[in-house]
Amino acid sequence: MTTPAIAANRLRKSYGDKAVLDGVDLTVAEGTVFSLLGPNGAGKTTTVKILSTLISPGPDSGEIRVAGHDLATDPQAVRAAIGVTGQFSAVDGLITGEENMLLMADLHHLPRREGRRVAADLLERFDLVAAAKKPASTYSGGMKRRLDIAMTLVGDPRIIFLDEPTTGLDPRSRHNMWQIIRGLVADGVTVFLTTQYLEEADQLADRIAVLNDGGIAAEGTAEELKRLIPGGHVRLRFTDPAAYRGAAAALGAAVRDEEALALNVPSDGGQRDLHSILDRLHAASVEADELTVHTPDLDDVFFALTGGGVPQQPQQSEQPTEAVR
Ligand SMILES: Nc1ncnc2c1ncn2[C@@H]1O[C@H](COP(=O)(O)OP(=O)(O)OP(=O)(O)O)[C@@H](O)[C@H]1O
Repeated sequence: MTTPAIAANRLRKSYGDKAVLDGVDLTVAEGTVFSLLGPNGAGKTTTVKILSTLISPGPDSGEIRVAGHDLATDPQAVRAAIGVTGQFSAVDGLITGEENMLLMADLHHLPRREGRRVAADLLERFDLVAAAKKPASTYSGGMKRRLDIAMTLVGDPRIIFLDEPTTGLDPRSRHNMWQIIRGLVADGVTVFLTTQYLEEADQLADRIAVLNDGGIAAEGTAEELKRLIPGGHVRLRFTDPAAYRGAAAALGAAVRDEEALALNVPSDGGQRDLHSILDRLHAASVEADELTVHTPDLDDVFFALTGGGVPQQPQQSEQPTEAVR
């Protein structure tokens, strides 16, 4: 098994007598996007700051390793392996985009020629060549974010922390940013993403953790999280009215849509449930023309997990990766 990009055990942090993080375990596989969600003030930025060595973890935290290095004993090695772009950009508005890039190259002690090459490559890759000689203060929000990420990449980090990278961007700029993030991951970079946009996590993240009340309320793929919430169903559509009636009789609990000749069968979309539905159809010798699985969206998951009523984990034991803690 390869070493995880991030392995944090019992992450704790308190401000005064308020425990913001109260024993959070996080494991992020290399080359994946991991998204941390949570309501305002849940501790997402605090987590990013600890993992990126900007603030120290609480003294009673367990071992925290980033890029294989122990955060407590080798923070320099961690810093060398990571890049961070926060909610407050590192871009200096008074100088040009190119000068910002060259400043970064200097900070990373790149030889002058190498620094120029890296800066030019990244400006090209992030579609900033035309604006490179203009002061960064004249850039749009999307351009500033692109420059910010380009600056982070000067040091060739293997792990990037993106703290709300698309907040305030219009939909097109947000989609551009998603493409950039996908490109980074395709190059093998690990991305630790915090976001307020659940669709963003849904689109990008391999795994999602929901932070609430100092702990991880649930963790899994977007699909696994959606299956934790009631409201999912399997929709069966028929063209033959007799088949529709036969199925309706066989599947007692289904909600009928007479007009569309469709049945909505409450289901978590898990394998066992689907088997049972198909077995009952088979036993009644009816065949659906179309079967679709509908799961709640991440908004439903977020509200359920952070609003008090944490749903029970579904009965299916064949989904061991799914966890409500
Ligand atoms: N330096 C500090 N001193 C005291 N309290 C702090 C400090 N930094 C953060 N906090 C508190 O810790 C809690 C977590 O803050 P944090 O910024 O990590 O939350 P967040 O999940 O990133 O929120 P948001 O979505 O609003 O950015 C908040 O209640 C915040 O007020």
